[in-house]
Amino acid sequence: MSKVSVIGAGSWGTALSILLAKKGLRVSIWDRNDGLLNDIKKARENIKYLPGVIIPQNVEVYPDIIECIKDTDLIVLGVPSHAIREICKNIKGSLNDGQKIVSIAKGIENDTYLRMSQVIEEETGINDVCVLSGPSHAEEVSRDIPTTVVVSSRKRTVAEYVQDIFMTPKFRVYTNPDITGVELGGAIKNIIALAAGISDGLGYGDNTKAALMTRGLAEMTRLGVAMGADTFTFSGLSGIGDLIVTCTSMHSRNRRAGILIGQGKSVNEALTEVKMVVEGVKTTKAAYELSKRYQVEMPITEKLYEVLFQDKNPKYAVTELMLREKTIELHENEEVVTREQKSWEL
Ligand SMILES: NC(=O)C1=CN([C@@H]2O[C@H](COP(=O)(O)OP(=O)(O)OC[C@H]3O[C@@H](n4cnc5c(N)ncnc54)[C@H](O)[C@@H]3O)[C@@H](O)[C@H]2O)C=CC1
Ligand SMILES: O=C(CO)COP(=O)(O)O
Repeated sequence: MSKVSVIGAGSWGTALSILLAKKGLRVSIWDRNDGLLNDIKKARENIKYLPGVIIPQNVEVYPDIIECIKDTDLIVLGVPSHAIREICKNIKGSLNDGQKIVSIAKGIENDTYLRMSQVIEEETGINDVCVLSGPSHAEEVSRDIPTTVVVSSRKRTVAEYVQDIFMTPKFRVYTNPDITGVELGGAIKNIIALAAGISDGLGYGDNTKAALMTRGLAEMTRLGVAMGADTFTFSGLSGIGDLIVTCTSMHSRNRRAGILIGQGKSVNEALTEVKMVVEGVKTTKAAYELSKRYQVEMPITEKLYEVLFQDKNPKYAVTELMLREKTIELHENEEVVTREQKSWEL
């Protein structure tokens, strides 16, 4: 039976520890916050991040990260994306031969623009890192609500190994070889979720949100394809699937932060109030800069960047989006444009 270590006892790391422990796997968990570990050990509950959910006895807490990963088959990296590199630096000298790593963080490293699997590979030298992504709020997974996700790795055997480890009757895991698309979908949907939250906070309606989600998906796909991803991945669980859940769920930290900003709070006030990690803020900066580098049109991302980093009034940002130059719907796809030109009745 595999032994798994989970690095980061936030909401997602804890929820997946519970899932694996319920399957009968031995799970070791580490966090930099000793208070969290004490609560898990003594109260069998993560009171800060996942209150009300019992944590099985076979989740063992380790205040020492090296002891936590020792003799485990799989390491799950569940810290926010800005912390992944530092964690890898700490553990790289203590990895066992054949030990696998799966990243569950959804972000793009600011400054380097690397995806999380690339950061992990760069730091540890492991070349078959796996990622797990998809519509999966910790609050629901930890309560056995049916959920589907996707795992990806450069190596099919590794993706299938991780698929088997996580699969349960309530947690269905698919594989997808397009690691670039899986990671970019998971990261960029947080930008659109922030925008959808702002729209809700401004008091706009379902029409506005549907527009943001649809045009947001076009932006995700455009940047993803420019960076080497497969278009079809964005119609899958780690693309539109995660976009739907994050833009509509009250569990979403990104959407909740957006609602507060739309209601008039500053970005810092919103982040403080949400308390948990809101990855979309840093990802907006990275994606905005990437859109310039790849010369990809990302108007929603651009307006959100101005709201978050240049103090633009969110209402003006929406007006500016609505007043953009008129165009045809699928203008980015040359094949579709040619087909459409031929199908108009003259
Ligand atoms: N919460 C969810 O439902 C889901 C979250 N994710 C992703 O999982 C990642 C973690 O998110 P959550 O668990 O929600 O975060 P969280 O805010 O619930 O917890 C973050 C955890 O990371 C630790 N941490 C923060 N900064 C750190 C640092 N510099 N070094 C070491 N540890 C640090 C904190 O002590 C805390 O335990 C994010 O990338 C998020 O997008 C993905 C899918 C679902
Ligand atoms: O990625 C997630 C669900 O799939 C979590 O999204 P939030 O960080 O917005 O809560």
